[in-house]
Amino acid sequence: MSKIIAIANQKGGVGKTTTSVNLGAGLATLGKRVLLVDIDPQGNTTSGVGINKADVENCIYNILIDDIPPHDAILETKIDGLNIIPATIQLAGAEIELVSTISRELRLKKALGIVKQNYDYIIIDCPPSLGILTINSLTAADSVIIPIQCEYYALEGLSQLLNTVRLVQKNLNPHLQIEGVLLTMLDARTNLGIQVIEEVKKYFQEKVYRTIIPRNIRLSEAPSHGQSIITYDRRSKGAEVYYELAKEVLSYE
Ligand SMILES: Nc1ncnc2c1ncn2[C@@H]1O[C@H](COP(=O)(O)OP(=O)(O)OP(=O)(O)O)[C@@H](O)[C@H]1O
Ligand SMILES: [Mg+2]
Repeated sequence: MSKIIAIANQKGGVGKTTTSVNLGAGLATLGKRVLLVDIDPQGNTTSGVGINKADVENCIYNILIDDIPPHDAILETKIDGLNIIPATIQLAGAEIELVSTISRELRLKKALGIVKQNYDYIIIDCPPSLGILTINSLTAADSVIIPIQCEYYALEGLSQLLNTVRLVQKNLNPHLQIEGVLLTMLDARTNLGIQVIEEVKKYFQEKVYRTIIPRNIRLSEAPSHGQSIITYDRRSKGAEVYYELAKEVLSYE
């Protein structure tokens, strides 16, 4: 079985990249073949797995715009079984360049179709917008994971995201599903976090993952070392919860 999961929320800084890198690393450590796809011009997933963007020859931009074979952009990471299609700042131009391209919403789907069979999971880290790059991701994906930060205003903007999911289902990808809703950056010392959990559960019910990601300093340190939490500090709470999440995702296979 092979599954493509987009990690999406147009709200910035909610844990999309942290979840892409560490869920990907968790699944790979559990023996799955995983491809990360960085489709955010910020390229945080790319640097987060230790790739120097200055050394990248081909990135997701060249796949979307120049139609290069996806194999030519795939790189290995330090984790066995974890590959990546990187993003560089070059991708910032893609939103505008794609506007005049034929079947512009289908570019990523077409490319990932070529490599899908080589992987158990393909995880796409979306940018914080609902533009053409996120639309490409939702069109290519079997399902979407929505990370929600346990903070005030957590639910703000969600109806816009869900509306986009519905539009993609209607027009581009009828089989797109919501894989799950992930609560992130919980500060268990505050009542606010607990309130957000309750509110999100009321809204999404059984779609909310049992695993809740707490705030954990090691999770925020790992990217600056170009590492997933699993290689950076295997014994940390952050590593423990992302392993839990990987197992939970596998349990719904
Ligand atoms: N559970 C956590 N505990 C502590 N820090 C975290 C946690 N999750 C994420 N962070 C930190 O919060 C910041 C935002 O997280 P991240 O980059 O994963 O969000 P994002 O949704 O990908 O952001 P963007 O929308 O800019 O792409 C980062 O500095 C990250 O290291
Ligand atoms: Mg990000």
